Amino acid sequence: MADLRLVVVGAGGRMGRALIRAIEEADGVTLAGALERPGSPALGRDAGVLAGLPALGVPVLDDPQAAFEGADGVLDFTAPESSVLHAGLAADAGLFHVIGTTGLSAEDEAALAAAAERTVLVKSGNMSLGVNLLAALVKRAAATLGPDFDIEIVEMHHRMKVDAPSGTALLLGRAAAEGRGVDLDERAVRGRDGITGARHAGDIGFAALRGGTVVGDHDVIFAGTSERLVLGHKAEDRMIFARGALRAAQWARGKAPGLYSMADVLGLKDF
Ligand SMILES: NC(=O)C1=CN([C@@H]2O[C@H](COP(=O)(O)OP(=O)(O)OC[C@H]3O[C@@H](n4cnc5c(N)ncnc54)[C@H](OP(=O)(O)O)[C@@H]3O)[C@@H](O)[C@H]2O)C=CC1
Ligand SMILES: O=C(O)C1=N[C@H](C(=O)O)C[C@H](O)C1
Repeated sequence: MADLRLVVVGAGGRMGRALIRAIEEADGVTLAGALERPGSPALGRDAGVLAGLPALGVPVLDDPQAAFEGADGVLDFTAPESSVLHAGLAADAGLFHVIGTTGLSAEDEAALAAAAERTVLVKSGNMSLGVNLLAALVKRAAATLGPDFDIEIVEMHHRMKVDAPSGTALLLGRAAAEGRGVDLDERAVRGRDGITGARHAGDIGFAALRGGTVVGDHDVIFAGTSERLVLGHKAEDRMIFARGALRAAQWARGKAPGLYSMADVLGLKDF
């Protein structure tokens, strides 16, 4: 089978550079294009050099149509407005789209769902195997422990992260809510300050810490009477997310249009 030809959007970003390195270290995939926004200092640079590798002969462009030429799919860990824009363009061009971007609003999610009617779109707040298995375990623990155990989700990320709670924390919150058979939007408490009153039964709480170079730590705490269960994950290198995105890209080839998650890719839907 021919190599999958992939375009990296946000090629100069932390994840963009990890994705380029992951493509170069993997078999069966080739970097076909690299995109950055107009005005980016990365424009015109060789994508390999940008990622700390030898030159790959792929210049960073700001024209999606030129970058998408001859490609099979798009890897996109950028920003909400960028992922919405590129989802429409990828669908127009008949390319599958793997999105890791977090901080999406309800309107952004609706726009991505509309694009997924026309192409294969795989989206997850965390592309690592460990976190997606953790989500399945959290769902099971929430169902087993029941509402007598209070659920709190604590995350920590590097000082440059711009959204909170993290996409992963929300993914884990949704898994917990699903396990309990409730709607996360009705139960989420996204930060506390001042005289908050006692905790409401059934709340799912979130706390976000930011600092240093932490790649991504998540703990889901089930706090009961006289006992606590803590399920957690620590990311030590962004390459785990990049390799997960490549796994999603390889899975996406030939699938029917639709909105898919890493649980689909990893076969964890019925775990
Ligand atoms: N799902 C997962 O597994 C993971 C998800 N993430 C998420 O991925 C996203 C990116 O994270 P990270 O790499 O750390 O962030 P960075 O800010 O380092 O990288 C984002 C890159 O996207 C570029 N960009 C923004 N808008 C556009 C556009 N319209 N066209 C082309 N490029 C654009 C930025 O350019 P500029 O700097 O000029 O704005 C930047 O180079 C975040 O939402 C993060 O939460 C991160 C890790 C794992
Ligand atoms: O911005 C990051 O860095 C990360 N973002 C994702 C998130 O919001 O959960 C995934 C990972 O935790 C790193």
